Amino acid sequence: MDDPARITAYQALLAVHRDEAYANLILPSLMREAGLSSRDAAFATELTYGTLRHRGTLDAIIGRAAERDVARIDPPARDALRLGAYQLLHTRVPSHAAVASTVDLVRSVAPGATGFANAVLRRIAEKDIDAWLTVVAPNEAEDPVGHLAMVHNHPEWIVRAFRDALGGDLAETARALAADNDRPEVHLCARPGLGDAAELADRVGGSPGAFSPYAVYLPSGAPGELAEIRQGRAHVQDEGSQLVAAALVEAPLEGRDEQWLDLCAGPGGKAGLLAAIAAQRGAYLTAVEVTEQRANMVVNAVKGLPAKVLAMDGRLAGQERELPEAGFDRVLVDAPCTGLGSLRRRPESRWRKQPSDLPPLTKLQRELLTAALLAVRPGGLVAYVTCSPHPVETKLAVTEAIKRGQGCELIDARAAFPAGMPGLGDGPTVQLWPHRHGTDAMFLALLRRTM
Ligand SMILES: C[S@@+](CC[C@H](N)C(=O)[O-])C[C@H]1O[C@@H](n2cnc3c(N)ncnc32)[C@H](O)[C@@H]1O
Repeated sequence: MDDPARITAYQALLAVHRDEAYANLILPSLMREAGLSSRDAAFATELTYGTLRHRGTLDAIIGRAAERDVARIDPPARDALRLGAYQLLHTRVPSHAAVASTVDLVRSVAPGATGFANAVLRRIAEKDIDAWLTVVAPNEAEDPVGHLAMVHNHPEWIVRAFRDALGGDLAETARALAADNDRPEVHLCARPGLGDAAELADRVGGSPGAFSPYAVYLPSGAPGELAEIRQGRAHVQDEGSQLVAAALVEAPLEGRDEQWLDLCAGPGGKAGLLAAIAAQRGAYLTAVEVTEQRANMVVNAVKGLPAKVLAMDGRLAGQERELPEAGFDRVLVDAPCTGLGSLRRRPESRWRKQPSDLPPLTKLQRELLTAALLAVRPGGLVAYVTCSPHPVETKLAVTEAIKRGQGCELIDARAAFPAGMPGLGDGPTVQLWPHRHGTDAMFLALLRRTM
């Protein structure tokens, strides 16, 4: 089969579904191995990411057209069918080409299923996506969550989490889900002290971000190839991540402001930004990361800056000589979380995550926040951050800490964002959203230790 873009996309899908590979890691290496032209690489990327994002709906449509549950279709034929259905329903590839190329693919990877694939694809090609959605989506009035889940390609438990985070507003929930299906721009962070965002934007052909003073948007291209990144003048970081890290050090603080702590630092995006700001302000960053390999990445991210990295468990903060009780003025807890706020950047992840991921994470989040509140000095600030809007990981974690009587109070985090930034809600916590801000859905609570 002489169709390198489709074969590469198929191999990527198989690796994601069979080996639990990450598309953003496996696809570039498969494309390199196949020596794809830039045109074929763009097509393979569109096919892989699009098919992964739309998997829930594609599977429902394939199941209906095949008159059997997709779980009962052999994996090679199933992934080829997903690829074919995606082309038929979501791209401008002419139907006959989508069917013929997919049947060729099935012939080479699952020869026994060629006739079956041909019949299923022809049935799918009879309707467009809107017509199929009327067939497979539950009735909107009777089952609004099920309807949104099918129309916007998300598992129902994630739809419910977004709805709850948005105060039950289903119309806005629909916009939030739709934004997860758009291909996000790459965001760069200009390293403070080494030039500003406008200069960086000029050099890389991007545009300055809408909100973060460090952000640059890159519409396309491979950021790893940029000299600015290789030279440490910029790093790849979502604008929302920049904003919540900067909010910790923008918030007003009375008294000493020299010792900063990042309790969950790996791989080092926020630590790099904080340490660069620390260099300008005469402060010093201690960065903690439990995983040895990620701690090494943090070492790299803060090289040449006033910072040290400790490979240890952040839950020991406040109890260890190197992380003494009340030893820090500002503390970031960028807690391990479900990552529901960055689904747009990892197309396969929404189908891989499970509600059962939540309990161990929420336990760890609460333990890390407790440790942070011990390590910060009275009057000092803790920023509790997640890359998830799930209320159990966000507001509930914070209200529980306050209820536990840990001697802290919430301060209005909105004041620590750039003046005039819209869509920050009623406070005191802030939830960013892709559909409101073009950022990942980062959550920030700012807590002041009161005693
Ligand atoms: C959300 S990520 C942090 C991202 C990071 N702040 C950045 O901007 O690049 C959470 C990190 O916490 C680390 N982690 C998990 N449990 C931890 C613990 N008990 N103590 C310290 N770090 C922990 C994870 O390995 C992971 O690297």
